[in-house]
Amino acid sequence: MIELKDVSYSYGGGELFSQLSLQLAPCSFQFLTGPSGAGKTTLLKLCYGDLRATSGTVTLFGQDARGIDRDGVALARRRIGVVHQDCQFLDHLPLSENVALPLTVAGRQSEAAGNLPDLLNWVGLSAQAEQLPPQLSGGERQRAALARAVIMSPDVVLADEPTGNIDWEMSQRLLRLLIELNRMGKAVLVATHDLNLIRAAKAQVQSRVLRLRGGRLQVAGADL
Ligand SMILES: Nc1ncnc2c1ncn2[C@@H]1O[C@H](COP(=O)(O)OP(=O)(O)OP(=O)(O)O)[C@@H](O)[C@H]1O
Repeated sequence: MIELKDVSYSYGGGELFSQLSLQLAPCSFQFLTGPSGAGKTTLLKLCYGDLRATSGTVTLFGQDARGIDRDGVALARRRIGVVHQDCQFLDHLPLSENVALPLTVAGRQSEAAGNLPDLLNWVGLSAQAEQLPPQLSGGERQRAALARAVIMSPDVVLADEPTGNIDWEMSQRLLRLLIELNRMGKAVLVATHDLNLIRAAKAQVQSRVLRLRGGRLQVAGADL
């Protein structure tokens, strides 16, 4: 569904990475790990069309990203749910409206009535539906961000350090949700430093661990 082939990226200085290839196929579950600053977030941004590769080919759902205009990228983005590292919300809107925002922006808010209660229940936030984002805990915010990322039923879910600021129990809960999404057929890519999370996942789901370091992407061994 998403493919990067021989991709290089530079923010203007030296190349952050080069000749990098990655495939996000249906039903795949992959982790992306590597030292801080290696380029994990940058790689995710290339996958959802937020950045354009300096060279190489990025294919989004069969289309070369270079040939897609802004509207085309917006359409492709609807098929990609992203949980951002900092999970920002509109603080003046209740959680339910924040989660439904992608539908609202797409002019499909009528669908929220059907989907939203089930989705909030799935992430365990039904009771918090009317709370404002500043009233939520870190784990609640992460689960809300995941709900918002999947409200459009994307084919691909990208999560950037989704368990960065939450305790182990909450990380496990979030992991279970990501595994459930994967079992529904979605391609899942999770950028994380959390090796314990990766180990816990490997016991539950067939997954691949990619390590980005020194501009190279390698498949990590079973030892991890
Ligand atoms: N907009 C930008 N302009 C210039 N340099 C940037 C920009 N965004 C990121 N960088 C640099 O690119 C490098 C990779 O950043 P990136 O956020 O992709 O790394 P990361 O592996 O996700 O790091 P972390 O694990 O700390 O989140 C870093 O050196 C960062 O400072």
